[in-house]
Amino acid sequence: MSRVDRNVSAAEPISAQEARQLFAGWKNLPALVLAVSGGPDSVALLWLAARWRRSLKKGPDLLAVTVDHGLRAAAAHEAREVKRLASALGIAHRTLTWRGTKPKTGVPEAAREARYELLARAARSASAVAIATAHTQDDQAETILMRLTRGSGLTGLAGMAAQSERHGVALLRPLLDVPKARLVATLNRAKIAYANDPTNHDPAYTRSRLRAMMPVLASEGADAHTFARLAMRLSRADAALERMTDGAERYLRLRGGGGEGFDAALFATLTEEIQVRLLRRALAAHVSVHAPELGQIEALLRGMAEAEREGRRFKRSLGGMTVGVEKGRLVVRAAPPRRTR
Ligand SMILES: Nc1ncnc2c1ncn2[C@@H]1O[C@H](COP(=O)(O)OP(=O)(O)OP(=O)(O)O)[C@@H](O)[C@H]1O
Repeated sequence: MSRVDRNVSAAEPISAQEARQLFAGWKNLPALVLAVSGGPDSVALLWLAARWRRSLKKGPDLLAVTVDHGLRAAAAHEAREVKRLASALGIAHRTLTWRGTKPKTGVPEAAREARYELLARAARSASAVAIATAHTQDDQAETILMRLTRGSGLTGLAGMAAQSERHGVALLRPLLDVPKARLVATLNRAKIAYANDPTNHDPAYTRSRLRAMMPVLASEGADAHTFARLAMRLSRADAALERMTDGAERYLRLRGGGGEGFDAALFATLTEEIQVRLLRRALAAHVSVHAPELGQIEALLRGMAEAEREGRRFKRSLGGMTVGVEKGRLVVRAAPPRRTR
């Protein structure tokens, strides 16, 4: 996907020409869901996408979807405002409600998970193969900062991808290189109103606290653009390592003989980073709920090396899986169901 020209002043509205570049990959899609919360970024996405679509004879059917998480009283009103704007712009709109039980802690994570599931369901029922969100360069910077504070590895520090997949539907982030200020400028120029979510500034949330630190970091040179550049470089390195992992997988299959799992002695000759990635892949092929954390995979590998040094058998369970060395082979398989009395 093409990038927005960075020489344009930070608060310049997005031109029709730039939007054509940003949405170029959408032209041949049959239908597309736009995830619109009612905040400035996604309202700008809606407005820009509608202007772009009007300029084409043929293009995707656009469906704007707003998820009401049932967490704020103002959300229903905001969803109605998005519907009103979408209808004025000639775009179909649906509001979906999160009806599941709300957890006591980790509400933002649970809301996000529910939101993506609802968006994917809306996409499938509209025969859309993709969902577009309005994540900006500022969101990318906050995500990386958040992952830094958690000690993420290279894959996490590579930030959000412009294209990925959720629940079997493509997830597109066309505005990932666009500063939020330019989206706000776009709406101001077009005289389009938008909602302000007060939870964005609520210090009870980690993301809000980190967001408040951004101006200080920017004054030291670590602005959103710097974070985006870091993300680009790390995602390049990550892609290279993934390619090497493909090679290592082929090598283990060719040299390590057939059968279940990998030859444990050959596996031990690989670099730790590649071992981590191979194990992550093997686990991801089975783990249905949450992918194991990097630290858990690292601990598993340490345990395996220790068992090997001490000549012990090795078997551990992780996320409903067992990882063990059996007859010289490293095997990952689903843990047997727990016996109930
Ligand atoms: N209630 C919503 N309804 C529809 N789309 C939404 C909603 N909330 C967020 N989105 C979409 O997701 C994008 C990111 O929003 P936000 O930064 O608030 O998400 P988040 O909770 O931080 O999680 P993540 O960034 O992982 O999606 C928005 O630009 C918008 O496209």
